[in-house]
Amino acid sequence: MVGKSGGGGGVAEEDGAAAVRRWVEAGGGRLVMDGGLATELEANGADLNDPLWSAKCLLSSPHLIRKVHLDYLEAGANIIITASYQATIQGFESKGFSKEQSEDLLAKSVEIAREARDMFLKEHSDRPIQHPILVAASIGSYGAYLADGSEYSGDYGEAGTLEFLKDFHKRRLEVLAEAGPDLIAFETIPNKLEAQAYVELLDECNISIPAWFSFNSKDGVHIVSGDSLIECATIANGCSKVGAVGINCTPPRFIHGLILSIRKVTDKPILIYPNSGERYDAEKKEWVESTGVSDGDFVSYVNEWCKDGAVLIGGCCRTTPNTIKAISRSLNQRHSSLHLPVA
Ligand SMILES: C[S+](C)CC[C@H](N)C(=O)O
Ligand SMILES: N[C@@H](CCS)C(=O)O
Ligand SMILES: [Zn+2]
Repeated sequence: MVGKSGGGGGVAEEDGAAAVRRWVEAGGGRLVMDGGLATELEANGADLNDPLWSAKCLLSSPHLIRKVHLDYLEAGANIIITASYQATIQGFESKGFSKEQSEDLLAKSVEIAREARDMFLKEHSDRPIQHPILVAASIGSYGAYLADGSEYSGDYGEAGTLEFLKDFHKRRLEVLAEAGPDLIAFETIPNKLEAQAYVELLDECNISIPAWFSFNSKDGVHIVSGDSLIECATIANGCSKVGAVGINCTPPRFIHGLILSIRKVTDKPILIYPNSGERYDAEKKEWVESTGVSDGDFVSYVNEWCKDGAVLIGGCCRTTPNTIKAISRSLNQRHSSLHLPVA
């Protein structure tokens, strides 16, 4: 069985959704997720114009990753997502690292997030935090590794076979699970084949940590490859290790309809962490400003998403600790029983 239980987990024999529901309940009915990690690293001065994107900071500036995790925790996040989105053994090896060094770098992403959590809990030890603070180990898609924005097309050409994708992700999943996160975050999943590969790996690798599956969409109906969201959510629903299903890195205006589609095929907890609505220029590795929404507009959607049934809510690319502070406040007003880490 791969994975240690953490964050009050003890989920070895527990269904993933039951574990997530228990955490949600302990959080007062909703959990706040963090915001964009990579884009906030950039806002703190990191240059991510590199095939490793945010994973470059595992080499050059781990202190910055820790700082951004802490900023999100101080903003009210219950869940922080590790800097492993674009960290892969293959990506590190192509920079000249050995397999062992590459695996250590993957594990380091979880260690940094766990350290940030420990620091945060220590900092608040005079008024101990009562709600869950969880570390989710990010697994970005094969398209993310390609570093050309392919996670927004889901078109993998000849590499698009189930066995190829399973082989690509297998060891990475095992190493991240062994590093002791509370959750595995399969994020920005662009096509059905990759969702199927993840489900098979969770079973074949005997992963004991609850996972979430989060898809992305650019038309508000399908996921980015054109595959049916309903079919993808059905695949996630069929796996007992999947604790939550949702949408990330998608413009806020599309979320309402997407939640309703997911709801049709699963009772698992729903998670939502949209991006700011801006467009990514994969060639320049830059965001094209102008089409995005303000923090206030972003938060005005939160009530609707809650009514639709989302219980884990945060932000993805180009959202910031301010966005998360605003979400946290808004959820706190909605649910007065929710304990917040910051006043
Ligand atoms: C979610 S996208 C903005 C991540 C970055 C992309 N894989 C790239 O390397 O350009
Ligand atoms: N967790 C990743 C997702 C990128 S789409 C990040 O926030 O950088
Ligand atoms: Zn994103």
